[in-house]
Amino acid sequence: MSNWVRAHTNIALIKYWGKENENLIIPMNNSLSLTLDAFYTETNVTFDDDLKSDQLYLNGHMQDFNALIKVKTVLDLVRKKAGIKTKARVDSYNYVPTAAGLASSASGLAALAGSASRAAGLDLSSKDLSKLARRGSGSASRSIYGGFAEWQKGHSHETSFAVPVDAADWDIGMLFIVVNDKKKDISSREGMSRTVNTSPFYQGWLDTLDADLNTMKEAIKNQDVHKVGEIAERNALKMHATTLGAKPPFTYWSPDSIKAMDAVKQLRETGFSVHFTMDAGPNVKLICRQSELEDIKHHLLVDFKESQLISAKPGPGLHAISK
Ligand SMILES: O=C(O)C[C@@](O)(CF)CCOP(=O)(O)OP(=O)(O)O
Repeated sequence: MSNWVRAHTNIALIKYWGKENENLIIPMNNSLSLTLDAFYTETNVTFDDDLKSDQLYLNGHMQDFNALIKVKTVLDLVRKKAGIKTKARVDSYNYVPTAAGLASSASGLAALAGSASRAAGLDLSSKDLSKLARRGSGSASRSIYGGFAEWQKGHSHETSFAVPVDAADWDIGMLFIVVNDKKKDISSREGMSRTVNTSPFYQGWLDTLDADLNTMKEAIKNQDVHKVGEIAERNALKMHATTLGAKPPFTYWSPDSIKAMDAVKQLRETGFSVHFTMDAGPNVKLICRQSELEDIKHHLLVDFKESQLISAKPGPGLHAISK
C-alpha cells in the first residue's frame, strides 16, 4: 500500500523561538512562514505486524534510535488515534540541494504526519495534520500549507495549529546563500530552550512580536515585498540577539554569515528590494522579488560560488504523490 506524500520546507519570517510547553510543543508566540518549492521531503509509512519496532530509513539508510525520537512521537499519536499498536516502517527522502546544513525537520515531520495518518486509515483535516506535525517539530505545523502560513500559538494541543494566510501567488521569492560551516550547530530545540531559560533579552524579543506579526500580515496583504523583507530582517536580528545574552552565550552566525548579510546591504544600496532572514544555522536567506532573483544571484557571484546560491519560489502544501 503506497502512502507516499510530499511536504515542503518553510522559512519563518516571524520566528518561533521558545516554547511555553516543551512536551506539547506549544510556542510562546505566533509565527509566520513562507513554504518554498525548492526543498521538500517525500515520505511513505507502512504499518506492519511483522515489525518488532519502528524503523526509519532516511535517503535509503536505516537510522539509529536517536533519529527516531521525533518520529516515534508522531507514530505513537497516530497509533493512539487509530486504536492500533502496530509498528511502522518509515521511508523518507529529503530533496534538499546537496548544500549542507539546510534544515529539513519541518518538511520531514510534516510529511511523516501526512503519510502515517493515511497509512493508519485516518482521514485528518489540515488543522489536525498541523497539530500532529507540531508534536514532531513546531515549525512542521506550518508546512501543511503552501504559501504564507501562521502558526497560532494557542494554549493546548487542540488550540495550537497553523492556518493559511496567503497563497503567495505574487512576485516574491527567496535566495539561499549556503555558508558551509564546520562547527556543530546548536539545534534549534536546544538553542531556544537555553535562550528562554537564561537570556535577559528574551522578554524584550517577545514584547515586540505582536506588532511585527500585524505589520507583516498587512505587508503581505499589500503584496509589498520590500516591507515583508524589512520586517522579516528586523525580526530575525532580534531573535538572534537573544542568543548572545544566553548562558552560556552562543550565536549561529559565522564570519561568512556576516559577509552574506553585508552583501545584502550592498545590494539594497544599489536599489534592490532585498532583505535577509536566518535560522538555527549560518545560512543566510534572502527575501526578494521572484522577478529579480536571477539579477540578484548574478551580483552575488562576485562574492559567492554558484553552488552556494539556491533560488526558491513559494511552494505548495502537503500533498499525496504516486511513486
Ligand atoms: O522556523 C522558525 O520559526 C524559527 C526557527 O527555525 C529558528 F531557528 C526555529 C525552528 O524550531 P524547530 O526546529 O521547529 O524546533 P522544535 O519545535 O523544537 O522541533
